[in-house]
Amino acid sequence: MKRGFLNNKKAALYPKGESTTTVVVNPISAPPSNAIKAVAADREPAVQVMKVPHGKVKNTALPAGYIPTKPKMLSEAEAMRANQPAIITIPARSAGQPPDPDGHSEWIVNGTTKNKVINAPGYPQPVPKSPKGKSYEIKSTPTMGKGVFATRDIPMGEIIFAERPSIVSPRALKPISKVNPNDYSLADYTKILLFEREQQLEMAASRMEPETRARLMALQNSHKEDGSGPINGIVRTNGYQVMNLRDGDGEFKEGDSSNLHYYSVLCDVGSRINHSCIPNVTHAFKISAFSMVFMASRDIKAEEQLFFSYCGIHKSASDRKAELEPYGITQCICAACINATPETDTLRKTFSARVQAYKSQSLTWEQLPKGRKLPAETLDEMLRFQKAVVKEGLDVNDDYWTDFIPSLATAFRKAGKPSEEMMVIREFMKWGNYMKEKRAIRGLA
Ligand SMILES: C[S@@+](CC[C@H](N)C(=O)[O-])C[C@H]1O[C@@H](n2cnc3c(N)ncnc32)[C@H](O)[C@@H]1O
Repeated sequence: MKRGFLNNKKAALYPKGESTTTVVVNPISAPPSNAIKAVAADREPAVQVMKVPHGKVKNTALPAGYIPTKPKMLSEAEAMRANQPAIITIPARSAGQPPDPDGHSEWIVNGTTKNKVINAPGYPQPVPKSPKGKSYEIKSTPTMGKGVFATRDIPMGEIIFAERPSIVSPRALKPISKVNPNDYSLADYTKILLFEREQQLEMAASRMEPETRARLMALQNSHKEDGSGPINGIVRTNGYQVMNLRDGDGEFKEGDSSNLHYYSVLCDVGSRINHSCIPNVTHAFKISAFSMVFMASRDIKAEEQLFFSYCGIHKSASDRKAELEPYGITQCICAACINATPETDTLRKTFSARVQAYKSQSLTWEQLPKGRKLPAETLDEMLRFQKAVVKEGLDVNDDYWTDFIPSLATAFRKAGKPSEEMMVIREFMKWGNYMKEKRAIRGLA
């Protein structure tokens, strides 16, 4: 990514000081516990940040002795010089100009990260569209509140809808006042950081059009009694963590899940997608359009409900249940949870290791001497695994499943079954195109 935003051509497109609020971050000397970690030096040296706590935070009262202050506002130029996080409207809104037809986001962002977006090739692109027009509707469900439903058959890989988020905020909690973590217990310090995050979010929301704010405030909040604050509760209930929008200079790597550097994206329609451990929707953040793109991760039939997984799907039913509790989901009623057995738990927990094992075995199969066939039991075992994975709904995991399909093609070839190999290759083309599309949206292709 390019550096030197203030000196480049795009800086001129982004008027200095325009609708920008900066919250001053106070450097803190020492962490109160190892739950509070120093972020990479390329973000902000000496600033301590904290992972957003998972689940409920019990202590709801602000600690005695903490005096809330109104965050100070800096101009954008000052913020850039100090490399402080600012609240910006993106794409920029110039006075007297009509709003962007795809809407605007309020983004609590570190200066250098903002540069990554505005310097992205093609920025600001329009929000991508579904190829066949509006393909979803929001309806009430019997047990999950509102939900999003397909209004037509949608093939795997196709864009269902895309939207510009209302608020994008850092995953990590940072102090914005001169609070010293050493003066507080971890629980109290957590409360303060949550309170100060709410202050930032309130500043961001106060810049929105009234209708956008009203839609945001109407979203579900499963963190009402834990002191998260009304907007932060909504962000914690509905926000998507995006992996290609991150602070620091390091490039995004598939599988990197350290969430201190990432951002949480709050959508409007996307926030109405309910959870299932057998999801049919995946998402990718398109940096150049500053938008979240929702795609079918399997073929979806008209009237089917869209589902995203709020928990890790490679986990046992009881571990998934524990991850879902903060969302107020006490019992997931998806088929995987209802029909969970020790065998399905094992399948889920060992899924990625088995896929990887087949992948490395397939390399050795390539070395089989001419005339030697793969033992029939090996192929049968793979086919049993494939059948179990499809039944369990795990064939949606693109990061792993795409690794299995070529291994299976190799197994068929080495077992002397060329027509079955061709069928698998055709399947792989479908998955491969889908992965390519997703990587292109993320700007990685
Ligand atoms: C991101 S919102 C999804 C949209 C939400 N149903 C609404 O009406 O706005 C998340 C909330 O939806 C509900 N929810 C989502 N998936 C659910 C499920 N599988 N079972 C029960 N409730 C669910 C929970 O209340 C959860 O906190």
